[in-house]
Amino acid sequence: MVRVKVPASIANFGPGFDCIGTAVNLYNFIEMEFSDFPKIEVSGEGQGKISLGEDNLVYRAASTILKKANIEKKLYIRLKNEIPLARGLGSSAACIAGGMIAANLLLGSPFNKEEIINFATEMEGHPDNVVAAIVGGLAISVKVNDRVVYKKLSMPPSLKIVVAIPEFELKTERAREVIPQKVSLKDAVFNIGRTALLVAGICEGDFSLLQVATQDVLHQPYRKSLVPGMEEILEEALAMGMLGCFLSGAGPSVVGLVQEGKAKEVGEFMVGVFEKKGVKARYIILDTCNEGTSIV
Ligand SMILES: Nc1ncnc2c1ncn2[C@@H]1O[C@H](COP(=O)(O)OP(=O)(O)OP(=O)(O)O)[C@@H](O)[C@H]1O
Ligand SMILES: N[C@@H](CCO)C(=O)O
Repeated sequence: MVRVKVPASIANFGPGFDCIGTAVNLYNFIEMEFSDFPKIEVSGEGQGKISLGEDNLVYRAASTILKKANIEKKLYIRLKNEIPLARGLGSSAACIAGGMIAANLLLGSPFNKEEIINFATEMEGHPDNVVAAIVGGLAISVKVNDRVVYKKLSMPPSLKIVVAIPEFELKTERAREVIPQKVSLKDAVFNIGRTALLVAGICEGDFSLLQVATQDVLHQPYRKSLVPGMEEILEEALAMGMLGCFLSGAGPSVVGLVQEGKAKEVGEFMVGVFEKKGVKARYIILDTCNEGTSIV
């Protein structure tokens, strides 16, 4: 039997659409063993909603590894989930990364980390969440044909991440439908420059860059219609003392980067804006986590 702990992740970190994600200290726990028949148990987030059949995302991710290793066996999987579903916190990436890593361990690790990253990216469709979930830290990833080239940066520990989580779900599939396939040169330059600034700011611990370096025009303007309140939060972020503010993954959660001491006030502000728009929400205060998926 194997047991792994896989972190939530915040993708589209500022201007890094589909390329930059950070792991955070909120986790799903996956226990896996071989069984005579498929069996899944769920507790925590998604209990009563998540499929208990072979179409379950963790089961499918694990089966992909078994198939690639030419093993035909059934699995008994127990899930203890802290990551809310379809809120922009990388729940699907955690299932894919955790399911694949657990299955690989169960088989005696026939695949290395790079291969798992490539398989997980293929299943998720983009690397930003899965790479952060697997390696931890701030993960910068690009796809080069069928493989992923990535670099992990350590995040400054003093940076607090406040996440305002609306009660409603927004599936990534739906949130991708609203983004245009073509962008202007002006918008490309906007995000390229800010992405470079973001990486420099994180590497040198220069938080004064983050306000500009977390801006985006590639996905947020199109997704604002799906997330009532997001635009108002972004507009007030600087006045509220946030170092940076952006949509978490594909939404609907919104992230505020703050120095310790500001987190509660910023969380209450963001929840208040959502509530004024008639959206029930809560907030949590997270730390970045420099460790990715680990064996427990
Ligand atoms: N613990 C889980 N067990 C099984 N399936 C899950 C689990 N968590 C998420 N899923 C599946 O993943 C879907 C959510 O994935 P989706 O990509 O839409 O959102 P997300 O990964 O939470 O957000 P984002 O990609 O924006 O960070 C759920 O609807 C469900 O099908
Ligand atoms: N980069 C992805 C993250 C969510 O999976 C998106 O914005 O669609």
